[in-house]
Amino acid sequence: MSQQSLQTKLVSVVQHVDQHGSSVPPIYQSTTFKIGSLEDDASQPYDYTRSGNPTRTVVQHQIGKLYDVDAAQVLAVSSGMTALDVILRALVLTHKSRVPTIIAGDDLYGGTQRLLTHLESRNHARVLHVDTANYDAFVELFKQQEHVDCVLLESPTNPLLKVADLPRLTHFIKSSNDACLVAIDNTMMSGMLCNPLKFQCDVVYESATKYLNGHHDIMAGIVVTRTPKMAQEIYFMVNSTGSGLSPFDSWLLVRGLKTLGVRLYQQQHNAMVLSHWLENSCGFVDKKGVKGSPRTRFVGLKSHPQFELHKSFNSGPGAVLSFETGSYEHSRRLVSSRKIKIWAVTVSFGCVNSLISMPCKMSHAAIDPALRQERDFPEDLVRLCCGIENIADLQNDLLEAMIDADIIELRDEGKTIYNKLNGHIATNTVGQGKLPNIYEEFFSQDLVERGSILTSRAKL
Ligand SMILES: Cc1ncc(COP(=O)(O)O)c(C=O)c1O
Ligand SMILES: N[C@@H](CCSC[C@H](N)C(=O)O)C(=O)O
Repeated sequence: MSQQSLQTKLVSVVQHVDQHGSSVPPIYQSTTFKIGSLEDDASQPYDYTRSGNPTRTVVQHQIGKLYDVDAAQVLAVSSGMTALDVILRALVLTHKSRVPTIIAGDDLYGGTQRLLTHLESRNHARVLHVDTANYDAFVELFKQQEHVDCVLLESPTNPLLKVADLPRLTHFIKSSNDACLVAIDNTMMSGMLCNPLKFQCDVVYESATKYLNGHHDIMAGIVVTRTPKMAQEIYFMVNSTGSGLSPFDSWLLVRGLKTLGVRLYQQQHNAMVLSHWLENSCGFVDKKGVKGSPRTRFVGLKSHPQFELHKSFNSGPGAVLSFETGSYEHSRRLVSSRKIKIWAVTVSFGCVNSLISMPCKMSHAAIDPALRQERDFPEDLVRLCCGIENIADLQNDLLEAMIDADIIELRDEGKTIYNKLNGHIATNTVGQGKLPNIYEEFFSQDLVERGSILTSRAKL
């Protein structure tokens, strides 16, 4: 029998026993569970929802499928930041004799940077930052330290889309010092596109608020560990502090996971079309006029300096891209344009709705402006998080807003786009990136002959 694919596994939820045989698992919206016998309370799986809840158990099983591990290695918690918090408190900030050292990237999500800066300022940890996309720089910094207790990696980074060679870095760290905890924030890829446990990292976490749920109606985090023992240590924190995911949010997450495959397929399709359009048609070329510089940053573009590296250990580019307009003022005008109707101006990503934002003012505002400048974080960066809408509608909406923001101008009855910031003229291809016609795709000789349409669709 062939192995079922992830899309199939996540649609079915068999891990619940219900007296009525309900097809969808019930929500156990109960704080307490009756004790069967005072003598035998150890065999009772649930007593109090802070400690455990059947609906949370179901979602933990589904996440186990996503990462190909036993549910005993999974914890569902109340947000992505909670996930990082419980990992650090259970596995890193526990040294009695010294302040632990953490090495992290230099393009971290703003909230992660804020937590690490706080820990450092209270002397709970020594935190060093390095460009984790630069393997040699990382190795040099690592070797200079007497002890490194934890390495926190994120790839591709949010929002600069820098790629860290996760398999190579993990191999180096674990072979240099097996006791050093390698933790990976996998939010930008989700378990559907990357499974870092396959290359021996210790713990993976995700903000399930993003792709896993996909509808922006819950906050959630997941933690997946290499061993059940690590999960038990983290569980101690979850139970002691009450950071487990609520029953209703667990239920919504189970539902969201069922459509993760199709959502990601469409979101990535939209991101591919848009990034190519931005780079090639809108003339987002570098200051010397050379096409292919990462002014449009997306790991699905061949011009991305780490395109091949990313492809080597991920099965898709995700749906987050960013670009620079060339000036803060133009980006501000673009994001505040009243012409934007479909793109919602909000933080976050991974949702079925497309989102546009300026990270320096929104998601990454928690990072000190001086630090952003030190790290070459462009203040004019615009981040796009593609949803599942029709791609031609998304392109048209963005085009209207770009014209309104005075970034580009349409000439020759809309046939060419003139980029007012760098003078590049390109052909307007808006509307040409529509989803392939399903009939044409299906009846194309090639696919019918090879019978491969299903396989090609299944590949994300
Ligand atoms: C890469 C990344 N990691 C972690 C988080 C934190 O997740 P949450 O908002 O669910 O706490 C976010 C966003 O908030 C993020 O973008
Ligand atoms: N005000 C929030 C900002 C959340 S940003 C959410 C998401 N990770 C993103 O990148 O958009 C905060 O202070 O954390």
